[in-house]
Amino acid sequence: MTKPPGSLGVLEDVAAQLAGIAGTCPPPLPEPATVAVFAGDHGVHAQGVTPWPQEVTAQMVANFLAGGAVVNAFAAGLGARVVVVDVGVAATLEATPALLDRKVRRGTADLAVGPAMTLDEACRAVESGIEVATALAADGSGCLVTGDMGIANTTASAALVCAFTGATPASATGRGTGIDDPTLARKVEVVSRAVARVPSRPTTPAAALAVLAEVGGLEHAGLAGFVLGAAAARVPVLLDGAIAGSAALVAAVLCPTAMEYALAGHTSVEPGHAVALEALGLRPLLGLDLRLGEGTGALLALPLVQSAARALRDVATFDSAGVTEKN
Ligand SMILES: O=C(O)c1ccc[n+]([C@@H]2O[C@H](COP(=O)([O-])O)[C@@H](O)[C@H]2O)c1
Ligand SMILES: Cc1cc2nc[nH]c2cc1C
Repeated sequence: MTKPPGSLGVLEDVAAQLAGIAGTCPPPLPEPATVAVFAGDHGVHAQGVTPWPQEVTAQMVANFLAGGAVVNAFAAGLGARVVVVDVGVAATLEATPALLDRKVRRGTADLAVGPAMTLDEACRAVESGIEVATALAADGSGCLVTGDMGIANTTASAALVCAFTGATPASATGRGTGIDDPTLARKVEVVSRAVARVPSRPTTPAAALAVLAEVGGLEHAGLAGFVLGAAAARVPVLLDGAIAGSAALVAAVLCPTAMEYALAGHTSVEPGHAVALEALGLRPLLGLDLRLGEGTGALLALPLVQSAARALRDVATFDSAGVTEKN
């Protein structure tokens, strides 16, 4: 390629990863992209860990389906499609073509006091994620993008990060949508209580699923499956923020090689996200202090991933362009 070796930096690693994923060089362009926004509610909302009412989850899902959220604005500019996967929204949602009804239950139970869900429920949500990724890949999506919506889901995310990495609740728990100091203290306490009930750093699939069921969320389960399904279909999966990062920790134990198909779009300001990415060995492409979720940070990174593939496909060689090599 007509550029000094290494001059595209991290994009060279991305390009090599895409070629490895496809098993061909140059790899196909990672397009069109589809964002799957996994949505669920959380019983831990009852602990006062977020200032937002639970019904905002369903209201934002309606907003996604109407095309009015930030994820829709970003996706439209990139020619990406947005689908919403209801794995556990408490309210009944109005059916539309972009809504995939995979509701396992109407929100999790309160993870502060007991298991968030049963093992069977966690497995069904994981399987929904696998199935959605498989269907989107079969339908021609060249890049699968994670999204999430669930008021209070940063509490479950922090608990998963602590359980899977051994990080302390104080270091992995953040302000989510924006909470004051007393609420943050309560949230750290809730995460501590949840993490105390599960084994630290599970290494077997059975143990990982048990931890997911105990302290996770339905959208985390769906997202873990989504990563596995993308990998099985040999399609790159671009991860968004703290929720996707914590879900990827589960996927990495279920199938370590699946992570070779994952790229981290950005690092969120939620502190557990950087902890998760470090544990996964994933380098985030962007750092923009985002904390929105929905798939927004991953979508912002999508042009970088696509440019990496374009460089491999379209750039002339020194020979073909008649450019003299270095001494
Ligand atoms: O993506 C992130 O890193 C991220 C960080 C903070 C908040 N969020 C979003 O905000 C919601 C959860 O925030 P909270 O404070 O209710 O736990 C949920 O809908 C997430 O999509 C997302
Ligand atoms: C308004 C709003 C939009 C969101 N998008 C993802 N999480 C969200 C949380 C809130 C509160």
